[in-house]
Amino acid sequence: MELADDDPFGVHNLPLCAFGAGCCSWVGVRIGDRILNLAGAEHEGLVDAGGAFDGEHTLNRFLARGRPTWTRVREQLTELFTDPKRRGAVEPLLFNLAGVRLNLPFEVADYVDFYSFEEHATNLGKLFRPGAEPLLPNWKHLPVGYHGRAGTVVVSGTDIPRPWGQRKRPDESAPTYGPSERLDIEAELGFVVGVDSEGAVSVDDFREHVFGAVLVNDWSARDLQAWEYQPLGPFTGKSFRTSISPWVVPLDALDAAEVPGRRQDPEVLPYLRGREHYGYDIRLEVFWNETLVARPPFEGMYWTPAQQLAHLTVNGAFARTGDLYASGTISGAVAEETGSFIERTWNGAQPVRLADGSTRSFLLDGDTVTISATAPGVDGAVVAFGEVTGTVVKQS
Ligand SMILES: O=C(O)/C=C/C(=O)CC(=O)CC(=O)O
Ligand SMILES: [Ca+2]
Ligand SMILES: [Mg+2]
Repeated sequence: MELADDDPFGVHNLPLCAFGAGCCSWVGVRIGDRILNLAGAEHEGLVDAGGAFDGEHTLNRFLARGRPTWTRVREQLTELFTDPKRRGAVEPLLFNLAGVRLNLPFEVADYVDFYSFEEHATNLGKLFRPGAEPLLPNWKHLPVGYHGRAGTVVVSGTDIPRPWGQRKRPDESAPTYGPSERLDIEAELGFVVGVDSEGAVSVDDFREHVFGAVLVNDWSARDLQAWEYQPLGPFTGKSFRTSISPWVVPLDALDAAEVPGRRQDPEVLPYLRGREHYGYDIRLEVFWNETLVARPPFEGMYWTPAQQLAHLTVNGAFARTGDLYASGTISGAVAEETGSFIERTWNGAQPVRLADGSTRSFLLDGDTVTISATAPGVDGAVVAFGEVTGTVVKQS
């Protein structure tokens, strides 16, 4: 197994996935450009997950096992991939990435989407509610969010049919029905719950419940959204599809990426406080038909993932294995750091120029959007998240 020292999918990363070849599918772990079949590895006695991989097509059973199992398996894999004497045992269980299908890595239980980047919330406030105070009075007291549609979360590479629905153009007095004319993206990170809870999860218990993170593209039809969203929030404008990356990067791979959380003023209520307050230095890149159009910085997140989980369960709601909660659109202070095209082009007023010379405000049929991300790993290594990609197709 050849692996360059600076491979962003080296032993410091070890993202998990679900994959298939021919009629079969398994769960696996990525190492370099290959995937180790985890059920096979457990059969051969190379790892011990207590049978959580056996016959499984998604990661859910393993995710439910919790931190002691996650840690043990990670240690066993690290040993396995670094010991040259065990190469002979590992090789037969490896698949080349190029020869497999990457499936949805886990069965999504509930899907929640937050709104936790101050720059994004301020920008959208200005664009959706011109003349009003962009940040509503609750925004700095709780992580605002909504429940999305778990059943339409799809894996990277899945085509995105342009949604149809009701929209009312500014110059029209009544709504019309038709294809969205303002199809957009939202570049986000999603956190994956492994261990369920009977009710409230404290900020300090975040790592006992959350296994890792995926990249998310929360496709958004701005015209449908603008007409339907008040007073109950996003609905058909966002529920048609949400794409996630095939790799679940363990929180354990992100230790070196931890950074102090943003200062929160006013002070938050006690249930949103923990012993520590940290975020992650993760840098995203957004490509529109292969042109790099933005680099959203995750570091600027106002509400941390631990606070988001505490808030989403504070009322006694259970957390369940497979719950996915997304960070909210990641946007920094300048246009080149925004994670949506409505911000990047300021509602179409400042179109972006792509490498082929064409310009864009919103997505056209045939356009492909790819979001990738990296984070610092231990000893100068880089942790890659891979990518989440999707192509907009005309709805037939
Ligand atoms: O402010 C609004 O009315 C709309 C906000 C969004 O569309 C953003 C959203 O879905 C949450 C996020 O990704 O930050
Ligand atoms: Ca969103
Ligand atoms: Mg969406």
